[in-house]
Amino acid sequence: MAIQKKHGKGRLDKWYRLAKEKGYRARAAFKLIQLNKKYGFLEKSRVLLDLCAAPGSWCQVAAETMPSQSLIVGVDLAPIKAIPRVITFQSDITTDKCRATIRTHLKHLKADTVLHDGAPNVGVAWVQDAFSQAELVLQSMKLATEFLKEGGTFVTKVFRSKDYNALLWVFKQLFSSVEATKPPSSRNVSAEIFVVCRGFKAPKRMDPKFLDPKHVFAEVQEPTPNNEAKVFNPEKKKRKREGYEEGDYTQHKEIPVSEFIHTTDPIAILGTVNKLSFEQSANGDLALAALDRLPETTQEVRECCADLKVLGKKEFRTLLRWRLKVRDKFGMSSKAKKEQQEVETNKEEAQEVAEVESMDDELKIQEELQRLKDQDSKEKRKARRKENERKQKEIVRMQLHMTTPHDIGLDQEGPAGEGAMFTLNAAKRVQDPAEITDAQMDEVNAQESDDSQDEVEDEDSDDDGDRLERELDMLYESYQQRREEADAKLRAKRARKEKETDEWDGLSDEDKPGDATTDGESDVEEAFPVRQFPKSDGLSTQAAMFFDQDIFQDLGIEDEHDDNDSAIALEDESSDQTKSPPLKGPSRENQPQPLKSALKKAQPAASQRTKVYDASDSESEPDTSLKPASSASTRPEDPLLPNGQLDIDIITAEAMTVAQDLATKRIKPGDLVDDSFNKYSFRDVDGLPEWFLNDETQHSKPQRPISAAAAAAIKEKMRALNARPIKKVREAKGRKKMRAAARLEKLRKKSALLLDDEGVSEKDKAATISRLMARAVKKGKPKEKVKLVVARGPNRGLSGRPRGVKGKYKIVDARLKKDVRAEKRLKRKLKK
Ligand SMILES: C[S@@+](CC[C@H](N)C(=O)[O-])C[C@H]1O[C@@H](n2cnc3c(N)ncnc32)[C@H](O)[C@@H]1O
Repeated sequence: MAIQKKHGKGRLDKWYRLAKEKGYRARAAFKLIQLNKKYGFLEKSRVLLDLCAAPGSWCQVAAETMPSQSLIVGVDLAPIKAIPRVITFQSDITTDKCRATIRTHLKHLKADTVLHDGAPNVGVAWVQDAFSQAELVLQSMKLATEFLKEGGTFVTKVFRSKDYNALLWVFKQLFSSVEATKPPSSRNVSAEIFVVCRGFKAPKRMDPKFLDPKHVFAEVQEPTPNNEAKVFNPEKKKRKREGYEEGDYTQHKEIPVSEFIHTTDPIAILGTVNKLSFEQSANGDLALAALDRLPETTQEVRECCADLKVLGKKEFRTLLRWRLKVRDKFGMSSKAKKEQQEVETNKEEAQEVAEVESMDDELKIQEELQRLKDQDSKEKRKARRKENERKQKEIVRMQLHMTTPHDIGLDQEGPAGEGAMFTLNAAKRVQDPAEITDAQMDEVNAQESDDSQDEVEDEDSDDDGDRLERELDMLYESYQQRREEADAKLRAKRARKEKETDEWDGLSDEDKPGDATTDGESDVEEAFPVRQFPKSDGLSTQAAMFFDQDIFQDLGIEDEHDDNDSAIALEDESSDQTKSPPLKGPSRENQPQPLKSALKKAQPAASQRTKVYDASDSESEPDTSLKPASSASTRPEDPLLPNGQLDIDIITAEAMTVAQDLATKRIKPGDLVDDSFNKYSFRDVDGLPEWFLNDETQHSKPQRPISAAAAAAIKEKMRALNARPIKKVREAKGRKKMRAAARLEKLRKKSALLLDDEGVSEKDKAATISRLMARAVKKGKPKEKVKLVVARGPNRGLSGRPRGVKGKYKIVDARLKKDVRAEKRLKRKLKK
C-alpha cells in the first residue's frame, strides 16, 4: 500500500483515531462496517474473499462480524500481517497464479461475498489512476464471477470517472441489484465510491467482452452516417433534426452522373447527394455524353437523377439497376472484369485488388436487392397465412353458429361482391352449413399445404415471435400482480372478473342437438356441435337463417307476438341465460358497459316514476295505468322492494340523462337498442393479448352525452347522501342514548327507595335526589380535558394560569414523565 502522510486534509480525522482506538489496522475498516450496517451481508456470509486486503482492516472486520468457523481469504500485493481466523497471502490479483492460489484455499467452496478495495498507484496522475483503478475493478470482478456463488455479494471501490458508467452497466448485467453508496467514513474530497452488487446471477455462459477492458472502456465511436437506411428506407423520416453532418455544410449537392457510375459506393452517393447531373462541363465530358445517349438512360432515370431527395425505395432501386446495366455495357462490371482478369498477367495484380473491391460493391448491391426481394415475399407469405388463419377462425365461428354463411361470402368477395350481405347467394348455393364449412375447410387446408413449405422457413421467426409474446405476457402478468398487491380495488376487479368467467358452465345437454354428433365425428364437433337449421315459421330458408342470427335473439319479437300489450322488458335475460351460451354479436352481454348500466338503471326508474312505453306503439301517449316491468322480466339478482318494485338507484349522470330523456319522451326505448349497435359492440377479442384488452377497455367505449340538469341532479343526490351520518356515528349516538336511559332508570329506582324511607326528612330527600341528578347529568357530559403545561421557559416557576391556556390545566415538570416511568421500573424490579 502506498505510504500516506498522516497529516493535512484532515487525515488524522476521527475515523483514524477511532481505528487506532479499536485496534483496526486502517481507518478503511469503518467503510466496511458502515457498508455492512446498510446492507448486512457479512453476518450472512460463511466464505469471504478479500481482494487487495493489505494492511488487513477489512479482514479484521469480517473476522469479527462473520459467524465463527467462517472461511476468510485475503490477498494483496503487499504482505499482510497475520490476522486470527483469516488466511492471507501475497499476490497480484490480475495474475493466474493468484487465481490458482485462491482456488487451493477455497477448495470446492464458493464465496458468499467478495470484497475489493484495491487502489493502484494512488495519486500519481488522476486520469491514469482512474483508468487503472477501473481496470483493477474489472479484474476483481472477473475473480468474483469465478468464485462467487449464485446470489452472492460483490463489494467494490470505484472512482467516479468516465468509466464509472461502463462499470455499472457491466455489474448490472451480472447482479440483480447494484447500488452505489459513499459511507460516511469515506472522505468527501475523495472521488471513491463503493458499489454493492447483490444477487449474483451466476450465468452459465458469459460474454468474454463483459470482462475485457478493451470492450468495456472502449470510447464510443462517432456513428457513420447510415446511408443504407436513407436509400433502402427513404420513406421513414427522421423525427429529430440533427443539423448538418460534420464537415459538410452545403444544402444542395450535385455531382456528374458519371461519378455515380464509377463510384464503388453508390449507396453513399444516393444517400448524400441531391442531384446527379447530365450537364456537360465547359471542356466536355465523354463519359457523360455516352451516358446521355444510352438507350438505358430512360426519361424515368433522368427524372430520378434530377432530385434524389424525393425518391422512394422503388426509384432508388431503378437507379441502382440502371447503374449495373451501364457498368455492364462499359465493361466495368465484376463479370466483365473477371473475364479480363483471366487473361491478364501478374502485373495486373494491383488492379485485381481494385476489382475485388468493386466486386464486393456489386455483390453488396445484389445482396441488398435480394434482401429486399426476400423481405417482400416474406411479407406476402405472412399476409397469406394470416388470411388463412382468419378464414379458419371464421369457419369455427360458423360451426358455433356465431355467424352465417353471408359473413364468409362478404369476407371473400368484399361488400360489393356476389356474396355481399343481403344477396344471400352464398346460402343459396350451399344447402347445409356443415357442407359449407367442409368445403371452406378443404380450401383452406389445400392452401395451407401450399404454404407449408414457406412456413417451415418462417418457423424460426415465428418461434421467436411466440417466445417474445409469451415473455411479454409473463411480464404483464407480474406487472398486474404487483399493481394488485398495492391496490385493493384492482384485486376486487380481478376477483369479479374470475367469478364472471367461472360462471358460464358451457353448453348444457339441452343445448346440444341430440343428433348433431355421431360416434365417428371429430372432437371439435363434439365440443362445438354444428347447429341445426332454424325453423322456417313460414319464412324462406334463407330468411329463417338470416333471422336466426344471434343479433335478432334479444329483441323480444316473440314476446311482442305473444302479448302485444306487454311492456318492453329490456332486462329480459332470464331466457338467454338458460337458452344459449354467450355468443358474439350485439347481444346484451356484448353491449358496452355504460349503456348496460344505463339500461339497467334508467328503464325501471323511468317506468316506476312516470311512464312505460308500449313496445308495439312507442309513439303512443304514455300509459300510466301500466305496471312497471313485471318481476318476471327482472333478473334474479335484481333487488326488489317490499312492494315488488325494483330497488334500483340511478347513480350516474349518464343514466340520469337517459332516464330524463326517456321520461320526457326525447328518446324511445327502441332508440336505446339501436344505439347499442355501435362499433364498440363488435369487438373481436380472439387472440388479443390481455394487456391490450385491458388498455383498450379503458378507452374503447362510447361517450354518451350528459345533460347539465342530470349532472346537477346527481350532484345534489350525492350531496344528500354524503350529508347522512355514517353507520358508525349512528351506532355511537345510539349507545350514548342507551347509556343515558340506563342512568335515568337507575336514578329513578334510587329516588323511589329514598322516598319510601321514612327515617329521612323531606328536605334531606330533596337534597339527595338533586345531588344524584346532578351527578347523573355530569356523568353524561364528556370530561373536560386537562391540558398539561410543561414548566419550561417562561412557565418555569410560574404560579397561576400560564399565558394562552384556556380551560383546565396542570403544570408539570419536564422530567416528571421520565421520573414516573423510572419509579415504576424500579418498583417492578424490586418486586422481582
Ligand atoms: C486501500 S488499500 C486496501 C485497504 C484494505 N481494504 C484494508 O482494509 O486494509 C488498497 C490495496 O490495494 C492493493 N493492490 C493494488 N493493486 C493490486 C493488485 N494488482 N493486486 C493485489 N493488490 C493490489 C494495494 O497494495 C493496497 O494495499
